Amino acid sequence: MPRICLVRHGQSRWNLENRFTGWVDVDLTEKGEAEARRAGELMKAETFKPVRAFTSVQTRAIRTLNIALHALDRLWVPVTKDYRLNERHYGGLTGLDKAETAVKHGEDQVKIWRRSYDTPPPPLDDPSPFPSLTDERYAGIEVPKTESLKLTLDRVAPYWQSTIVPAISEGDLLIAAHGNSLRALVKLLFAVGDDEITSVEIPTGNPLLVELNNQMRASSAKYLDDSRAQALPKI
Ligand SMILES: O=C(O)[C@H](O)COP(=O)(O)O
Repeated sequence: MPRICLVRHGQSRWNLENRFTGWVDVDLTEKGEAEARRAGELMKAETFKPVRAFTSVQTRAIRTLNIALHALDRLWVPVTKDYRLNERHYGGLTGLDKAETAVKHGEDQVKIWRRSYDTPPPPLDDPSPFPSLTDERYAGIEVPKTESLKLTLDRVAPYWQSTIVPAISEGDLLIAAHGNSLRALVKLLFAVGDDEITSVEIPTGNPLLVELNNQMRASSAKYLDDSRAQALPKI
């Protein structure tokens, strides 16, 4: 059966500072690097041998992928980077402290912005105060001003179909991405309903090993680090 591993990047500097990050390009912390190494070691212990890897154009995911591939002794495999695996764009919340935002707007409103399927956060001001949101890596792309999970899935799903699915017959595939781009992919692969997806959380640096059936839907799944696993949607 075809196998893929989904790995959310290790802890980033803004994960540590509890700030909404989205498309801002922050690096891993030392703890995040250690999580990425552990992710690679766990995949190795599972004899998961990626023949190709896919990631976003954001440093925290790219470095997680490289560190994990190094631990797997497979830094040589072809890697494809694409903005369609980026974190969802956090709009006007970008850069704000998550706890302070909950105090200002209320827990319920912030939960809707963070976890609802189709309510995007307010749009980001134009021009953006964060250069990495609009720099040359996005040349020719219409950079969003905000994204809901639904809008994130609208870019992740075509990428999955056009670029990742055709590689599935080659062997194990590794995807290193972000909390919400992976929630979008989980929604697709596990056929999760719009309401149920609100409770799906993806831990940092914990490989989610998924076996796929002929319809490219999950037929079995498990986190490789049991001690840091989150509940998975029903298959
Ligand atoms: O972009 C971010 O802030 C995080 O990577 C994901 O944040 P969330 O858990 O608040 O959606």
